[in-house]
Amino acid sequence: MGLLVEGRWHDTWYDTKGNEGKFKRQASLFRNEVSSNSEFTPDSGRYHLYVSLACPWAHRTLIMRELKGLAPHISVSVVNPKMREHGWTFLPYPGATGDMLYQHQYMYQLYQRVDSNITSRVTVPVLWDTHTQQIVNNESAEIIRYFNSGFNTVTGNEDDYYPAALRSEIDAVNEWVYHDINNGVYKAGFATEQNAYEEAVTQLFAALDKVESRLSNHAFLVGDTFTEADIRLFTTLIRFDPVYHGHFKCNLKQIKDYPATYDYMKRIFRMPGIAETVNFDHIKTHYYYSHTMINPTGVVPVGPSLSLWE
Ligand SMILES: N[C@@H](CCC(=O)N[C@@H](CS)C(=O)NCC(=O)O)C(=O)O
Repeated sequence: MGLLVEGRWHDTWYDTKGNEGKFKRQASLFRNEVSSNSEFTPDSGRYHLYVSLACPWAHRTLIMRELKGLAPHISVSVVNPKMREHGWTFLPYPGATGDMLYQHQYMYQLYQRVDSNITSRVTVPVLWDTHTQQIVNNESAEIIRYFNSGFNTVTGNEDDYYPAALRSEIDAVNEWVYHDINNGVYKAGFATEQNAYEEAVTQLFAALDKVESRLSNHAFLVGDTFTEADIRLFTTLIRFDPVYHGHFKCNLKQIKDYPATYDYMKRIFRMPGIAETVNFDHIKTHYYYSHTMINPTGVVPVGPSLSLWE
């Protein structure tokens, strides 16, 4: 785990000192839009997606790519789930692809390629433009919006996971789901002081209770329509029992203790194209092996049983 400072890689853990032991996520640096009015116009074969199958943020983009029929138009490189002193790497690992475009060894070399003096964390997902050879966007919340509607002229797929009529409700749900659940598990797991951890866990389970009561009355988060809000929640839920419950100490309950939420998670998992985007080996190996500050031995637990998915 590390970051680039003025173009040079430094192997350092997140700094929580001076912030009462709280983890604070940094804003993503590359925020360009893909649209016919932008420098980055929609096109088949022009863009490439760099992901980790372990990462819940990258997972959103893989799901949207599947649902919108973008797989033939946007190719993908998958990093090695083991992330230590060099950050994300392209070293061989089952299910990883290597860097399909440049054969880099390390993900940070891709960021250096854009700017040899860059100061940035080196995160996935990255949407890469092969024409201008630069990062278009590395913020998953934005990438999924461009995948949702920016490429309709290329794919002919008009399915809409952010429909105009539901936008304000989707935005409202995304807001608390992001702070209390998606990022909430990280706030609990990366906290370095007791109070910071307890605050995050309390907020997290209050939000999961809220999800459970919503899903007891409706099929999806925003009424009965499957939207991006569900995609964004799903990628955290699917990692919860295998990783966040143990590794991030989010252990008041498991998702399987929430009947409506558990049923909802399984329903989404079984939608066409979704199961293929879930790789439990990458998920468990990444978190337990990479976060040596939380799990110094790097030993990956055998359980829980995932027989449910077979
Ligand atoms: N805001 C970003 C966050 C992406 C992110 O934090 N990805 C993690 C993997 S789950 C990462 O690459 N972390 C490496 C680091 O922080 O150095 C997004 O949603 O796209």
